[in-house]
Amino acid sequence: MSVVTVNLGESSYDIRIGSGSLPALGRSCASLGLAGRAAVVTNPTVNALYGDTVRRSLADAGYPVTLIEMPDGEEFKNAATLGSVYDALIAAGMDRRSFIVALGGGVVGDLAGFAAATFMRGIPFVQVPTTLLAQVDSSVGGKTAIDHPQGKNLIGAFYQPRLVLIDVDTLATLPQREYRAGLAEVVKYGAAIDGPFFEYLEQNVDALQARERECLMRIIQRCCELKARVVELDEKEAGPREALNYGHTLGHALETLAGYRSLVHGEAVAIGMVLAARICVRRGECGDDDAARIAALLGSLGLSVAPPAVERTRLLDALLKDKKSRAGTINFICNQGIGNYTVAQLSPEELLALSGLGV
Ligand SMILES: NC(=O)c1ccc[n+]([C@@H]2O[C@H](COP(=O)([O-])OP(=O)(O)OC[C@H]3O[C@@H](n4cnc5c(N)ncnc54)[C@H](O)[C@@H]3O)[C@@H](O)[C@H]2O)c1
Ligand SMILES: O=C(O)C(=O)C[C@@H](O)[C@H](O)[C@H](O)COP(=O)(O)O
Ligand SMILES: [Zn+2]
Repeated sequence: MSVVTVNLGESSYDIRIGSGSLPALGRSCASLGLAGRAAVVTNPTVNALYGDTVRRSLADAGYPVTLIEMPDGEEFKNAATLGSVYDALIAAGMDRRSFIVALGGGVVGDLAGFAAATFMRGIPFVQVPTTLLAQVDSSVGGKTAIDHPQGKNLIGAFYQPRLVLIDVDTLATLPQREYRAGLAEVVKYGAAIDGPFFEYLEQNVDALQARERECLMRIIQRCCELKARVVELDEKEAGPREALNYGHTLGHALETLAGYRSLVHGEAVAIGMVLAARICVRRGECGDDDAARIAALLGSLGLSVAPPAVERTRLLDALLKDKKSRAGTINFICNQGIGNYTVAQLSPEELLALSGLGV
């Protein structure tokens, strides 16, 4: 078991990374002083795999437990699902002393976290991430949100969990497509902020593809450390945290235009990173060789980096709604070579012209 602490004063918390650690959840919650009822928010897929273990662990620690299922899929990370989670929390008799456990991938984590941030003006929550993407990224840092038909994560709150409990063994059941999508966010850390980590990934493609436990523990720990340090510097994304949005400006626009269905988040980010690198080459900030390395690593991990055909006017509209857009200008995350992010102020039109995207 290794522990990474996110140091945020009174909102500090631990990320516990281990193998076979799910049964320790109840004891961990008790050691934090969490009291009252526990509501486990999950989806049918994850519930079938890990719901019993989590429920038993919480019950053994003395918590009355309610299980709340939301439908599986990004298209359900929305206001309607959030409403049904509030209904279930009220029906279960949850009060201000109660807490939420988010058991699942980033979709469950983002929505359950936002429910925790807003229910009775905020109750504690614990992240139990079960996808690679959620273990390396979404469970850490306190960005909680739901999507709007017009844009990703447009409604949300910064709200930190009290604990992140990662059991790497849960990755054994993760479908290959979702595993690969998680690797895209892993590559993001290397490409945007940690060049040596990027080299480590290049040198360990086979171990990554084989999901070797030692390699998984290492990448999860490194990503959590990197994210923790960025979030400690800039919890509410006034500056350096924007680096974690590398590949996301165009990625989010593509996800939105696909109706949150055909592209999963990590796949959209992979395409967004390759486009970002291309834009940086055209701006003279990044060498052709570095852009080629990013595309090659993603490709060797099995990610498709070919952008879909999208209508130019719809794309421009989606880009204007990006959260990093101010009065028609976007703070676009570029890289000056691998591991060194920069920020460029670009209009949506410039972005499209430089990326070659839009028909
Ligand atoms: N808050 C943040 O900082 C942050 C960071 C990155 C991404 N996100 C968000 O995360 C979401 C994507 O998360 P995701 O990639 O985890 O997708 P997801 O939550 O949809 O999970 C992917 C699929 O895997 C299934 N699954 C989960 N765990 C499993 C397991 N152990 N075994 C078998 N199946 C399992 C899920 O049921 C789902 O079908 C997006 O909404 C994205 O915007 C948020
Ligand atoms: O934690 C962050 O900060 C990130 O940007 C992580 C991203 O991987 C993640 O997809 C995040 O939800 C995007 O944030 P948003 O503010 O652009 O919605
Ligand atoms: Zn992301």
